[in-house]
Amino acid sequence: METDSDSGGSHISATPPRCQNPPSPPPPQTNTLSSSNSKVRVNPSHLSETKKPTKSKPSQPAPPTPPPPPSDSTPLPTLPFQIRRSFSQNPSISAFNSLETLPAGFCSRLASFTKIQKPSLRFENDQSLPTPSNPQGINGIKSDAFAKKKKQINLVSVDVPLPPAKLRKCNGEGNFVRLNLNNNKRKFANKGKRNKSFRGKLSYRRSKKKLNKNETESKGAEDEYGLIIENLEQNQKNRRAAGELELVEDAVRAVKDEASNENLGRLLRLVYGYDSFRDGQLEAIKMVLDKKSTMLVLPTGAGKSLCYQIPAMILPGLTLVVCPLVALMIDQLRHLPPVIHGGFLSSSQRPEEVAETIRLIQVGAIKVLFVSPERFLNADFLSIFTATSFISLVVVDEAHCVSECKSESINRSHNFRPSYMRLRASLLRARLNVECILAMTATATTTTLRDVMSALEIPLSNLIQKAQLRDNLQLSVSLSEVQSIIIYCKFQFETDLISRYLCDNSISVKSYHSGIPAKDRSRIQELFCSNKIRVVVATVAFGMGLDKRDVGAVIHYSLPESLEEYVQEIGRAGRDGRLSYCHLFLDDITYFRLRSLMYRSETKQGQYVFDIPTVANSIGATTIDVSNQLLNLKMRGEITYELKDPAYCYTIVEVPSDFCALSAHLTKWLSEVENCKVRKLDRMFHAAVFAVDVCEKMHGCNGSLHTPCLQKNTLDYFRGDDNCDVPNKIGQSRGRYVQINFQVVMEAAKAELLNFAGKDVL
Ligand SMILES: Nc1ncnc2c1ncn2[C@@H]1O[C@H](COP(=O)(O)OP(=O)(O)OP(=O)(O)O)[C@@H](O)[C@H]1O
Repeated sequence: METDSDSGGSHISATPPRCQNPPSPPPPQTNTLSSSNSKVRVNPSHLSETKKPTKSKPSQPAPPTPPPPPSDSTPLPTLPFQIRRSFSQNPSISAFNSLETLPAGFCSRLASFTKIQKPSLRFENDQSLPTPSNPQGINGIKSDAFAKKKKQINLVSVDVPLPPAKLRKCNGEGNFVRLNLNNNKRKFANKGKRNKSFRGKLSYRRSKKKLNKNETESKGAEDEYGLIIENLEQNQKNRRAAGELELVEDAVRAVKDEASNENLGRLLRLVYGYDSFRDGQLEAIKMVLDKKSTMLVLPTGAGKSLCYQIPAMILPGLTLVVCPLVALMIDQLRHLPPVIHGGFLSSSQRPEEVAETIRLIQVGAIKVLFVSPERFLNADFLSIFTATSFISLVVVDEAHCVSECKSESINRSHNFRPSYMRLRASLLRARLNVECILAMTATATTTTLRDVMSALEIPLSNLIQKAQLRDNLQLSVSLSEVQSIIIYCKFQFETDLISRYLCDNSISVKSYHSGIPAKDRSRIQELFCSNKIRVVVATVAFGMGLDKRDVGAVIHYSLPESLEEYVQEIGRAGRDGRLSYCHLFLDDITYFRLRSLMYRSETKQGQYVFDIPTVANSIGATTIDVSNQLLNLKMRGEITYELKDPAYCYTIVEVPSDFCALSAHLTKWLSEVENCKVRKLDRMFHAAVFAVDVCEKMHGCNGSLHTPCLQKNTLDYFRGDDNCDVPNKIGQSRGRYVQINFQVVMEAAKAELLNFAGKDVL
């Protein structure tokens, strides 16, 4: 629900709308069905703002005339609700972006590609690249770099075209350390200077200071002296960097010759500075280098990224990484080692940014490309890969989303992306000629794993699975009142409440939830990462992809909705390997509240969520008309809205003869989804209740410390058969209504409503 998806803040629905009665056949002009994913969230609050008297700004020029509805409003037939951008000024890229939606709060950001400045490893097979002998390259893309080529500092490859920009040495955050999505020039500028030639500049400044104090006749000499120091230091650094990169290039060559433990270990030390591989890493890397599709299940923070980064250095073509969130893509880009050039494609980029990224892919200047699963709906995206810019490896991050197992993917609502279900080995092979797929997840049940492996055609023997919980997390549960820092809450108002409380007690804290504008959220994350604030009080919206190594405690103020969510969230702690604390406050109230909310789900604090096709059907308009009207209102600043994931919206070309059966089938499916979510919540609750009430004497747990029993319960759950056997009744009753089956209550309530209101109302 509170996800920052590739569609620029498109929110993922928790529960698709339930159709209790078979709907009447749709009007012929709009014979469209949709799942919840075709929804729009509209926030009409701006409407009232725009109606305020204009006298407050009398001298301001009239606002620009709102553009007319896009004339190019013919959507792809499978996506009837999509709003397309107008690309008339740049027809060359319009096709590529035909699936781009306009997210709410869409803002232009600096291009990722502008920062691809460093040389990468030499990729000998990339004949498409321009070379000194063939400055045009196979693709005919001319590189100015070769025209005035001279030996560049840090330069490992002479085959990759480099923009004329000055090369900077990496400061440890990877190629994209300067990727500035918020146009925050100051931050990156300072960061770079401090980490690069800080000492040199300091000595220069010092000499300047002296200059002011002392006689002016020494000015020239001091000035020169400072500059000399700076140049010397810079030269030393450059020489060191060039030497290091040569070593890396050697190590890469050695692994290409023989992917032995020794050679891979050497590469690890050189590129990452780590002494040894962690459990599962070496095995996974070797499998991938052997071009064997692999399913990798390692705990959060165990180092899964490295398992595709190292192969990316070795394999000849591109490594395509499918990520569910833009934030995650950016985080992973930032953590790429400097020798690997990365890029990403997302709907939040400007058309020219997208076009430039594609150009860089085609000249082989990008080695690892991050994309959202929605990209695979776009035929133009699939067509950018050619014999020369080919894909060696597809990495599916958060691979549990690929599972068709509704319980798994839908329960983890922040990850649920119907588009993931398009990711099938058949598609990747047929359209992208992909030989090897690496699927990675931290949390997946046995059923889910089976599902994912079957969809991606990964043989069962190619499963690498380690314990899904790290043993440096101390798990505890108590019934204590809130006394200190609390991080994860279920509801937005709770985050505000608790952060106010902490703030009143002089703790540096910020709350974080999807109701906070995206820009402020990034800022809060930055402040947290740079230790400017100590506590973040957040909903599930926070933490995905967060790799702050020194998070020492994750505390759940509210019960997570599932063990998957619990494991993901506690996985933010202790990534530096130190003992860290994960405490859960168990309260029945949240549990019952969540449980009942799972049967209701569409309204959310001042925002309306609806299906475009449903609305269109009900007013007798086409989905395109409704979409265009929404766009118009948005352009006029009267509403803001967010489009949800566009997948799984379809047009009925032939009305099925048994329409009622179809409807009943869908209703059943949606009802299963609801039940599944409830079962997952029950399982989480059960684990916590067990810890509090039962385990103390049996499992060596002590007081509120319940690491052994929570670990056991969690691991049993993941190893079990997708928790389908979870009873609706909780064994350890802790609440007045815990024995009541909510579904029965719902049915009874509906029957009452029908009696009361008369059937014609519904
Ligand atoms: N062999 C290693 N030795 C020491 N640290 C490592 C090693 N491999 C990875 N790391 C570090 O562990 C941290 C977590 O790695 P990474 O982000 O790849 O984890 P992950 O498994 O992808 O986690 P998540 O599922 O939460 O995204 C990173 O800081 C990474 O640099």
